[in-house]
Amino acid sequence: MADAAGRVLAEPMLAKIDLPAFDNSAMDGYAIRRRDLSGGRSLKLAGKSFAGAPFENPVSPGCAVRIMTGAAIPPGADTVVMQEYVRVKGDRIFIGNGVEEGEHIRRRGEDVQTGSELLASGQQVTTAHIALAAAAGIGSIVAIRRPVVAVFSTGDELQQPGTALTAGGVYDSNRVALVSALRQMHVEVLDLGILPDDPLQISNALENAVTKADVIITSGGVSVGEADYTREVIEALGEICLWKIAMKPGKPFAFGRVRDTPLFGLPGNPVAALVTFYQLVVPALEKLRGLTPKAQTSLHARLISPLKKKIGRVDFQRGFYARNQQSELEVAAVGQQGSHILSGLAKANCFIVLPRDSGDQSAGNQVEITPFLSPFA
Ligand SMILES: Nc1nc2c(c(=O)[nH]1)N[C@H]1C(S)=C(S)[C@@H](COP(=O)(O)OP(=O)(O)OC[C@H]3O[C@@H](n4cnc5c(N)ncnc54)[C@H](O)[C@@H]3O)O[C@H]1N2
Ligand code: MOO
Repeated sequence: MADAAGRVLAEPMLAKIDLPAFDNSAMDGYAIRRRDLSGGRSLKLAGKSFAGAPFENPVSPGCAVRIMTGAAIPPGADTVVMQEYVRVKGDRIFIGNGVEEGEHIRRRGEDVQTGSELLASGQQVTTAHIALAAAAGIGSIVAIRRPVVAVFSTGDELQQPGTALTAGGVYDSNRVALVSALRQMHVEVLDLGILPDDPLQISNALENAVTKADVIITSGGVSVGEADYTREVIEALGEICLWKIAMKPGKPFAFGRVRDTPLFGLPGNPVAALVTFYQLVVPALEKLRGLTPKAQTSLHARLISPLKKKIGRVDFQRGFYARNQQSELEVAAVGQQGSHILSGLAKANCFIVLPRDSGDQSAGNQVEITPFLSPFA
């Protein structure tokens, strides 16, 4: 049941019991009949009610029952007096003034009623939902299966981070970033490692991936270079449904299928890989997880420095936004905007979204920004 966190409910979650299941004490003290205090401030101790060991008999007139937090209110008692307001002498207790009828009792069903809907189908389960489900008598949560997502990087130059870098080598930052993002998205990740620019090995990896995964994500090899084999292998095993998209970064993004398994072919450039993942893959995975993908929050902010922008693609420039002293939103691009400039992405907190047909932007222009959400935030 603890594993349900982050998964999406497949059916509504209904309470099996009232919560609390019985009237019980909110304090350590004494359960009394409030009206007995009108005849004097002294009552006789008749027994104890502990959590898990209730006092079963009715409380007789003029009597009190010692009670602990969470213990059942004995029949007939209507009020709990905190022990701090009580003096005990032998088997009698003396109660101060100011006791209100009904106080310190947590009523049966005041939190949740039997049969009520705790969470609707299609909602993502949180830690609080798991606590609520357990308290309301639910022993297992019926959630949608986590999609299995296979990931691999392609490129002869790629090396495992942390190893000694050889001449011309590049650390494989895309795969570890994608695995990290996917884990935050509550999918099951199948990490297939680094593959060389070798069509046969890429083909074998894809054939293997389709037997295990619901979705495949690759990085690299989707552009037009002589060692870019990913697309050709996909075509041989399935089809490319879409190749090239008018966004920057991310132009050579490919989408297709291998056998019947959808495949997202991310560009190798590190920023292009992560931006296409965020913009194009995350919503698809949310849908597969059973969620309705949420639109990104779109805000307007004033540019505090000019921007370069070529007409023809939608730019997702990496920006940093904040409110100024007048509480107006301001934004600036973070450093260079090349699709290899990872430090800019790491410093950014939003995208500056510039429409396809717009050109250079001057300082002072109002531009659209979309603050980063998980797994970027
Ligand atoms: N003549 C053209 N050349 C390129 C075009 C084009 O339209 N015409 N598009 C450029 C764009 S835009 C991008 S983005 C890249 C994408 O190319 P690929 O997807 O084929 O990626 P690679 O060539 O394999 O690598 C590009 C670049 O990224 C580095 N890389 C690759 N994988 C990783 C990884 N897992 N971790 C870190 N870095 C990685 C790789 O070393 C290269 O530097 O193509 C342009 N070229
Ligand atoms: O995706 Mo490329 O990185 O647009 O420059």
